[in-house]
Amino acid sequence: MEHHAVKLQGISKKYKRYKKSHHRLLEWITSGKIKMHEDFWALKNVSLSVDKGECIGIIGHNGAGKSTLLKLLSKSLWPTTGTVMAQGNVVSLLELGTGFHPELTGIENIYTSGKLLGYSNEYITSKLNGIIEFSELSEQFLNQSVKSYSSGMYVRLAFSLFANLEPDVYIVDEALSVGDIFFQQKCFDFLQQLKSNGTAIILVTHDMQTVKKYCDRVIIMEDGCITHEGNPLEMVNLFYTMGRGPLNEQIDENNRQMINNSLDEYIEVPEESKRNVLHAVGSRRGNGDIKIIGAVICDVEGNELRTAQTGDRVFLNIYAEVIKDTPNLTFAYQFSDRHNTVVFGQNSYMLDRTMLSASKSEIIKAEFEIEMNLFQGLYTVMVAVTECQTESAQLIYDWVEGCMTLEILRPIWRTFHGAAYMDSSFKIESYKP
Ligand SMILES: Nc1ncnc2c1ncn2[C@@H]1O[C@H](COP(=O)(O)OP(=O)(O)OP(=O)(O)O)[C@@H](O)[C@H]1O
Repeated sequence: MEHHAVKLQGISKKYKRYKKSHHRLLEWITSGKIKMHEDFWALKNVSLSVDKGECIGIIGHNGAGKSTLLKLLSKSLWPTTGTVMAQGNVVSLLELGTGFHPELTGIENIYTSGKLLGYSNEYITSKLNGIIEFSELSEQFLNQSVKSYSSGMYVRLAFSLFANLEPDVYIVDEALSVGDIFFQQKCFDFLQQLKSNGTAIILVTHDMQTVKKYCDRVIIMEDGCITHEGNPLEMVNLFYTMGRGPLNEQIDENNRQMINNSLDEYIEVPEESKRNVLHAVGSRRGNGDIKIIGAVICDVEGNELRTAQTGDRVFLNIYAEVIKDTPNLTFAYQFSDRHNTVVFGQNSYMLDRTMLSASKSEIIKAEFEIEMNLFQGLYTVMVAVTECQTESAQLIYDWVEGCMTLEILRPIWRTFHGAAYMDSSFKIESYKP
């Protein structure tokens, strides 16, 4: 347990499900002699550990068991079987709303909630200024009963309180998505700070950008079980492709395209594209059924580009060698910014809903034409060949991260703020009576 902040071992949780609400009463009156419920296992033998200073993301479709897992972690539910161990204070934004008393003021709630979490009056007083400052709530509101608060104000108070109490384990769920984006950003910055001080963070959200940006590790839950676990980018990509049913059911045979290998001309793989793949600085993975042998960004004449301007059209060419007959494949790319946040990603299936097939020893050239509507800055490029709608990591044929950089220069034709250029126009009208 030393370096683990949280450890769950063989956790299962059984709920009783009643078809009609009065069935519960009937069962109770007969002291359970008449069984009116069905057992439902919301969690099935789940084991998980979270290290100190680690941020773990939990993703899954509705009803997968995420909230149940969090409730067990925060001890607002008990497991049917298995053990939950946590080191130090565990606080949870899940309790948001249930923790506060509507008739009490913001300040009074800070004290009562803090005490419920096991902190002394003196400790809470020492943290009070920090809590108030972080919440940005005015004195007037802090002295009003919280029943007059909007949901955003509730979150402000709850987050500020919980964060300033310096918990050892911090559970954050969708509650944080309420309220304004600036406060959310401030909360996430604060979470980073907590994390670097050794707080373990467990984040449950449907927001995949948040997961990719803040989590060190991600687990996917399905039907009460942890089905996948791994690095955020991989898990999010995998999750996007899940829940669509088995691959075979989705394939529309009319949309299957055999990659045209009747070219007379030999496909020449440019030296610079080979060099980019060979010297890629990021990780590389895949089962090797298809091997990326070259990747290059170039202009319309085929000259390699290292810089471009916002709005330029560039060509991203990926060259691959088919090692084994492959019936379903897509080519993909992603641009990531300095923070390693994916700013844009696309694959050939998303573009034209066509399944590609390739046969052994083919050399393929896949070409994406891209309008580079990104803000100035340096971007890294990942290229990949995966099975269409990849269901698991093994179905990545080849995945090469950091094989190129593209610097977007300050646009001379138009200026803007933010990460991407969105075509917009402006109109103004006025009326003077
Ligand atoms: N008190 C309860 N009694 C009976 N079944 C319950 C109870 N609470 C949850 N469940 C069931 O357990 C399953 C898991 O629910 P849970 O709320 O943990 O899922 P979730 O992954 O958090 O979903 P969501 O993303 O929609 O919040 C669901 O099928 C849900 O209907």
